[in-house]
Amino acid sequence: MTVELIDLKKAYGSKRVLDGVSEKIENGEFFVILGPSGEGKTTLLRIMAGIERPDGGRIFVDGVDVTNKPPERRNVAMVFQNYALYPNMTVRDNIAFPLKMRGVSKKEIEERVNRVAGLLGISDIMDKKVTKISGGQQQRVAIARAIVRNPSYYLLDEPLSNLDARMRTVARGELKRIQKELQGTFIYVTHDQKEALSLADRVAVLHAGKFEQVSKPKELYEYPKTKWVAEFIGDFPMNFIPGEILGERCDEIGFRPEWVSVGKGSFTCSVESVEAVGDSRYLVCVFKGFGITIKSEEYYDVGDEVKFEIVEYRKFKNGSIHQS
Ligand SMILES: Nc1ncnc2c1ncn2[C@@H]1O[C@H](COP(=O)(O)OP(=O)(O)OP(=O)(O)O)[C@@H](O)[C@H]1O
Repeated sequence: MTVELIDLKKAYGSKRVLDGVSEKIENGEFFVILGPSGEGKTTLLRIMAGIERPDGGRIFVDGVDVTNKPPERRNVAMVFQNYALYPNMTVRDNIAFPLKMRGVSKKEIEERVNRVAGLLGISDIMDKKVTKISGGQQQRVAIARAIVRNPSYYLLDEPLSNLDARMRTVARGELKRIQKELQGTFIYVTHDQKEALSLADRVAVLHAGKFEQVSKPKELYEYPKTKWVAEFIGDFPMNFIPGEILGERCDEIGFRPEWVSVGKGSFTCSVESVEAVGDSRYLVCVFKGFGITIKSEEYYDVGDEVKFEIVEYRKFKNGSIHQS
């Protein structure tokens, strides 16, 4: 199913949360909406689900205007941060519940529940109470319950945030596999950029009520459209220094910490602090009065003078990327 958002707007009182969100999400796409806390990600997802009404704009699903349809007429599956499973029921009954509510026959319920249990790898815990299984298993049960209805598209609001870091990595891989098998259109909200960049076919960065950039993960990292995105994406923000330092006629140039060669070169910076990540070191330095971070394979200490060269960079004008 394609999901088309056209100029969606939403305010709460005088607070404008969405200020013209537009994008077409393709059939079978894993589309991730990324943004800091409070930017309106959940609001946007609730509007897509039909739980919340937009003040303006329209939503089309496979070309059909669903803007005024209630959730139950959209055939949409939602998985939230808190899974809201029924605690007194077994895993099997939790998954079967939405089908029972729709009056699906017993035989079909059994077939469909067993099929999604297999898909999610939870066949062996079907008769346990949901309070007696782990957080990771609960998360899978919630997903199973959402997909058992064969929805047209899936809305997921930080569904992995209750899991610890290691479990989250495993669950991400599983989610991606499930999405591929279902060939479903997944619209996924997170504030965790690692999650976004590893799951998404495309990432939409929500900022100031709009999608500031919609790109493939690699492009988002390498060619951020604005300075805001450049500083938001990455373990370290992109470095910015005046263009004239490199003889460029633009306001600023931006470069990632790894877009440098360290040890020799025409520039020198002094090390203020060092952060070790894996077997690399990130040197937080002062360069011509500007704070920059550069990645080094060699050891340096606070106070060292380091020679370096900027080997790759982007040009920015008025806060936006300027390619020419
Ligand atoms: N029902 C509501 N009434 C009033 N204000 C609201 C309501 N729902 C959300 N807001 C406000 O709208 C803004 C966006 O909230 P939303 O939950 O959509 O952000 P978010 O990006 O999902 O944040 P988080 O990542 O923290 O969940 C916030 O400032 C929030 O306080």
